[in-house]
Amino acid sequence: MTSKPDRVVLIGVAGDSGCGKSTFLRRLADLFGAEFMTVICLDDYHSLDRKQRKAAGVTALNPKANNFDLMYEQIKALKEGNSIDKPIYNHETGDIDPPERIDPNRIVVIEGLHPLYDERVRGLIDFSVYLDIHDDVKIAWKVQRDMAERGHGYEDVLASINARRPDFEAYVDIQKQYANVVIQILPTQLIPDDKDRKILRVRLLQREGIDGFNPVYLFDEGSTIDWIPCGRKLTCSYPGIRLHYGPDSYYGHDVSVLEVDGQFERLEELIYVENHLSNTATRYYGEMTELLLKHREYPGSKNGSGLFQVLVGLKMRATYERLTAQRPQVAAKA
Ligand SMILES: Nc1ncnc2c1ncn2[C@@H]1O[C@H](COP(=O)(O)OP(=O)(O)OP(=O)(O)O)[C@@H](O)[C@H]1O
Ligand SMILES: O=C(CO)[C@H](O)[C@H](O)COP(=O)(O)O
Repeated sequence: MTSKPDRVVLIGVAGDSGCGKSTFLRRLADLFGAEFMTVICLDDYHSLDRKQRKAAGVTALNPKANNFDLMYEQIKALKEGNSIDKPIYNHETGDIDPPERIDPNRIVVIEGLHPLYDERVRGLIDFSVYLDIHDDVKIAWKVQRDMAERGHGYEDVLASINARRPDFEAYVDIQKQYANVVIQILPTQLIPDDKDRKILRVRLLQREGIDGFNPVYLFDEGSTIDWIPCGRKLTCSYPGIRLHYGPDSYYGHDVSVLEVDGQFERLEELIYVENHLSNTATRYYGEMTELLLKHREYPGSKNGSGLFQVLVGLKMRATYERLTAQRPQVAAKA
């Protein structure tokens, strides 16, 4: 970061560990430019190290193991344009390491288990997303990653998810009611009793009535629409693709829901879907498809999760531009 920004825009990305936050952040860096975006992992505000948590019998998800006062003070300071000395939680050793200096940046992203838990921190956030992964999908992803990369067995992965569940439900899951948008990742409804979890049903819940945020819609704003786009312009293989759009209620709030069940065969053809979406906050025709094509190797690129991560990123960019009113400063890199 070279000079102090006039306005720090604060973005919250909430979700359990292994829910796709890193993938989402990589997509955001494309939109903002890595140098203009500083990511703070909220694990750094664990107040108890691994040994202390074990001794106290609490998990890292429990507020008792986190310093929300310090989190609030430091995030507020960054938002006001001041540097902070942020603690570091070391995942390799389980210790809390000496702090590091963090300077404010144009975009500060706070990501982790609790960005929306503390009312004071929540009040500082300009735009937030909660990544909500169905348990069956979470297990499938974690098994795939932890068995392949970390040498864990299936039973260990399952046991660790089960052990976290009570605190996850009490302290993490409850935050989704506060998010501007929620990306839900669910088992497909296109294959009866699917056990593979390779084909996913992904829903984007977009809160209505937020200043400056206009939900993305399909064909006709406010209508309820079911669309099977497979045919001449979109190649589909088994079990096909189904899109849905319509109004709903979520934790007592009005939301617009956009849903994709199934997998895209040829990413280039997404331009056909983009053509029928409105309020995408793209700068030019085809930008959404282009952003997806740029990283076709990212997990989820071929299903609704990649598509909705890109759409949420575009909405975050629009929020940045609205709040700073300096549109040309953040340019999507070609
Ligand atoms: N959209 C997706 N579709 C399929 N698999 C996915 C998707 N997103 C994430 N995954 C799987 O989940 C794993 C974890 O993703 P990622 O590293 O982005 O999550 P994370 O929330 O940052 O995790 P952690 O907090 O543990 O670092 C990936 O390696 C991949 O296997
Ligand atoms: O949920 C987590 C991160 O999102 C971790 O479980 C938490 O931060 C504790 O880390 P570790 O297991 O390395 O001690």
